[in-house]
Formats: sequence, structure tokens, C-alpha cells
Amino acid sequence: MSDVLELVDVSVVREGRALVDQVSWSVKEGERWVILGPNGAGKTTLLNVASSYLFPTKGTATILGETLGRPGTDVFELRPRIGMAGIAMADKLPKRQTVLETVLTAAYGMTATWQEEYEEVDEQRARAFLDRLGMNDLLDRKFGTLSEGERKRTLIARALMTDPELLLLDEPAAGLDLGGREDLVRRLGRLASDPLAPSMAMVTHHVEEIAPGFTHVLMIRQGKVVAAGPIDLELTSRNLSVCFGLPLVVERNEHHRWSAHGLPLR
Ligand SMILES: Nc1ncnc2c1ncn2[C@@H]1O[C@H](COP(=O)(O)OP(=O)(O)OP(=O)(O)O)[C@@H](O)[C@H]1O
Repeated sequence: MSDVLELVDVSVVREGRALVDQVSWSVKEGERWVILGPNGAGKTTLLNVASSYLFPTKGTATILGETLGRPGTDVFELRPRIGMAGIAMADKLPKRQTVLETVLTAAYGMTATWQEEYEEVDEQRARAFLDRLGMNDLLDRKFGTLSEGERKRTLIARALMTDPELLLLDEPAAGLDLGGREDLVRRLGRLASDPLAPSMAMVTHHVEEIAPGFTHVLMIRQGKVVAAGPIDLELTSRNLSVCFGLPLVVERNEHHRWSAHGLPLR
């Protein structure tokens, strides 16, 4: 299996502080990673490196075989190969555009529609991704009028539109109610279990949001790696407690879903 992402001793330093501190992490083809860590741990900063929007201050980041900052690496060629769904992207998209247009524009590397004609084949693809994410009844709705859950699902469909080799999801379930979260987890589980789906890395705050099918976990605290590896081996009470800085118990049920809770204060 080849490396989709290879970070070696990567640090991102701002105002003298390492937001990401000597992180080495490799994602191989077909792996589905969960990134866990407390607020401010550096998760989004790490995704920004993985999506080629942020270059490391130190160390090397190689994405889909292209090393950032090396002569010959063109980030404008690299970026369409990476699907990214997160709040930062939602803010860039025109609110008056329909759901279908929002997904369709991804095929043309733009955030606005302009006046060009879309290929029939692209429209079919956009409809298929939206169908898979349960957005069939909302194709003509304005993006700006969607609920949080509908917006998240549209963004994932949009990120899949370029047929990316690496899919990065930044807190896809944040702000969703219980039903919305469970609906999304089911859909992410289907995606994660699809052998044709791209390699994935998903930032989340809650182990309850990890869909079955995710294979690996990266835990970070204060920019440093606490644990990294197969989820069955590394997502332990001990590692989670170190990561979040308080005693936690993590469990997995027979449906392959995770839950975590703190121990009562004495
Ligand atoms: N450009 C910047 N300059 C200085 N500090 C920054 C900059 N960008 C982010 N930070 C800080 O870096 C730290 C890591 O931020 P980051 O957004 O990566 O964390 P996170 O793990 O995604 O947090 P959260 O879970 O709260 O979203 C935070 O303390 C943040 O305030």
C-alpha cells in the first residue's frame, strides 16, 4: 500500500509557539483515520497541512506523492485531488446558490456558478452523491437556507465531486442533534466501508461520532502525538485519558460504536 499522506517531524510555529509539534504521521491507501484531541490541540492546523493550504515551518509533508515546498510540486494541481469538507469551506460558498449548483461547482474548481454550461455527466454525478447523502429532496434549495445537518451533508457530497484520492472531514457532526448525528454516522459508515471510497481523515471531538469502518486513530494534545495506529489497539481508556487530561473510560459496543465517559469526582 502506498502512502497517501506522509508527515515527517512536521511543526507549524506561529508567534514562537508550535501549534503542531514534531508530528510524524502516515496515512496509507484505503485507511480511514479519526483525529481526536482537545480544543486547541492542533487538529485543524494539521488538516490544513494535509490539504496543502498550510506549509510546515519544519519537517516535510508529502501528500499523494508531492512534497510541499519542493520544486516541481504544484499545489494547484494537488488540491483537486484532495476533498475537504469543513466550516471554512461552507463560509466561502455563495448562500444563494442551490444545493445542486453548490456540489456541481466543485467539478470546476470554483465556489461560484458563473454562466458556463455543465456537462450532463457532471450533473449526474452531483445528483448521485447528493442522493447517497440523503439530499435528494433538497436539490433546488438555496445553500444558505439549509439546516446545519443538511449543510454538512452537502459539503461532503461536494468534497466527493472531484473524485479525490484523500478526503478530509473537519468535525462533520458538530452542531447536529442526535438524529442528525446518527444519520450522518450511518452515511459516513457506508462511505468508510466502501473499498472504492478515498482514504479518509476525520477530525472529531466525540468518540460517539466514529462510524464503523474507521480503521485508525491519531490522538494529539498540545500539538504533539499522544497515540497513532489501528483504532482497536490505540483507542484505549489510557490513551484517551492522557489525550484529554482527565480520567476517561472508553468502550465499544457490539455494533462497533464507541462511547466515553469521565469517572465521578470523589
Ligand atoms: N494563525 C495563528 N496564529 C497563532 N495561533 C494560531 C493560529 N491559528 C491557530 N492558532 C492557535 O493554534 C492552536 C491550535 O488551533 P487548531 O484550530 O488547530 O486547534 P483544534 O485542535 O482544531 O481546536 P478545536 O478543537 O478548538 O477546533 C490554538 O491554540 C489556536 O488558537
